[in-house]
Amino acid sequence: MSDVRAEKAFPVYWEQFHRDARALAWRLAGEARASGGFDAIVCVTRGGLVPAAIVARELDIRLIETICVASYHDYKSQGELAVLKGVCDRVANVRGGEGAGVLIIDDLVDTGSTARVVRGLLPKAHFAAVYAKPKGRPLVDTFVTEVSQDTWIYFPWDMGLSFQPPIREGAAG
Ligand SMILES: O=P(O)(O)OC[C@H]1O[C@H](OP(=O)(O)OP(=O)(O)O)[C@H](O)[C@@H]1O
Ligand code: HPA
Ligand SMILES: [Mg+2]
Repeated sequence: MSDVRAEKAFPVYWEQFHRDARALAWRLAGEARASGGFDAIVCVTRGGLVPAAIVARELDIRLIETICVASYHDYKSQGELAVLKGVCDRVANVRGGEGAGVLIIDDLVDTGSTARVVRGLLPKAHFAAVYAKPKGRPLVDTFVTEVSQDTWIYFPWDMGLSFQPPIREGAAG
């Protein structure tokens, strides 16, 4: 297991995530015009499910598949990567296979390990993520925002409202 050691926090609220996923869709619409469009989306579960839903709506893509990958077993700690489910033949064989005409979507690329494995399965696909850290950036074709490697992104589905102590009580510390 490798320890990510992220020190800075980048909390993302639902509204911001929706805006950033829409910004990703705008960029992908430009890519689609240049490359002949996307026939299918493959979302990398579980984090890719939410941006995939938003992008699919914006680009009017109806053929959606999952690739199920798990690696961060404990909070901020990455273990061995396991592909729990690959893509079905219908999607794997779009436009002659190997991912041609397929858009892969994940919420972020961090070390790039997940993207590397998924790209290996669909080498001709276009890989998109909402956020990217420097180590993962070379593995992603389109993204919206880059954060530093020592930043941990807190997604809205992982957070809840909780009491915050007033600043004068030492929270600014
Ligand atoms: O670039 P990497 O270092 O591989 O990290 C990025 C991956 O890690 C997270 O998924 P995770 O395996 O935690 O599963 P989840 O999507 O189910 O939360 C995230 O959603 C990306 O898929
Ligand atoms: O920064 C992150 N945030 C949430 N999940 C993650 N999985 C890898 N890196 C991250
Ligand atoms: Mg994931």
